[in-house]
Amino acid sequence: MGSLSPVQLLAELENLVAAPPPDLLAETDLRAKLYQASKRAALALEQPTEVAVRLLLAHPVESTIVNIALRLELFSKLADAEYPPLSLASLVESTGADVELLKRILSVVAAFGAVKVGAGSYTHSPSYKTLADPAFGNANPMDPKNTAVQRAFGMADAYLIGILLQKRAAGQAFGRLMSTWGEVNALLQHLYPVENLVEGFDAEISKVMFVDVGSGYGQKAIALKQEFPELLGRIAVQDPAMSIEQAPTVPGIESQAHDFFTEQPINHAKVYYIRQCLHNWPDDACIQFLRHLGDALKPGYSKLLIYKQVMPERGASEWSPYRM
Ligand SMILES: C[S@@+](CC[C@H](N)C(=O)[O-])C[C@H]1O[C@@H](n2cnc3c(N)ncnc32)[C@H](O)[C@@H]1O
Repeated sequence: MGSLSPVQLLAELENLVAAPPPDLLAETDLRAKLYQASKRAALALEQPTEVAVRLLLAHPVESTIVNIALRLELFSKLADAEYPPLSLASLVESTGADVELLKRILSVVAAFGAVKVGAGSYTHSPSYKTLADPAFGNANPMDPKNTAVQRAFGMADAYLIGILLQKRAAGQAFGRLMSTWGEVNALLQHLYPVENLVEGFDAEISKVMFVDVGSGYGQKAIALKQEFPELLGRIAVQDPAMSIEQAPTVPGIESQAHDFFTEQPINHAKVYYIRQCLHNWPDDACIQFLRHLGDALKPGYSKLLIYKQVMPERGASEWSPYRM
């Protein structure tokens, strides 16, 4: 336990909780490390019953209550009126909710730190400010540079991927997630007769067989090459520069920095593959980057293969949104 006894450590932690130093709360590495360490410490101390309660009760209740609070616009109302704090009566009036129900909701959201409770009054908790943003509420986000993500990171005028890549650790975590999560899920070679591509390949037209556009670290093209070593021709994987530079070096796979909103640098390849990219963009942006791919195709020879999961309106499973 080092130089602090558990009792002293507890006192230090309680001081931190009561008044976190503002310079620590600013986006620093130390804050991120402390946050992660405190979560690991909680896991190290957790007892089996607490695990069951956390997973089976606390998480579902928390997300349900947050959803109810969002529907009542509780977070934005509290944030708007940060000072003076709002009374229960004024919240009843502005939300139209039943007083007893509202009291119960507020006590639960207060329990997990989303609002602060004074003497009969409530203020919002700064760490929940993203949920107070109207962009998080009812509006259907259509502008990819104006979503809850830009507000959460305080970075206007940047796309999600630009934000992630500027936050190096977040960008790397995203890249790792993409290259591990769903590693064996929905691979092209299990969905499409890849043998036809091998047969149809003509090196006279282009030496490039396969271009994986928006490839992440190239994980899916690598899996294809591993399973089909006989795949003739060059294989290129393309992602923005700061991402593709993290891609592993794999014989037979060429990494290329490319922004798919610009002209496709490889023309007349046999296959252009774009996997799990369209969902991040509104239709007009998808049309823009698909046009660039359309321009690169050789009519009658090249193929554009798009992989995208489509959520059925009815009958979606709880895994449907996550099948990467
Ligand atoms: C959800 S990941 C899918 C990765 C990979 N295709 C897969 O299925 O595992 C979306 C990818 O789009 C890439 N991306 C986002 N904006 C891009 C852009 N303007 N140009 C090229 N790639 C982009 C991201 O870097 C990321 O690798």
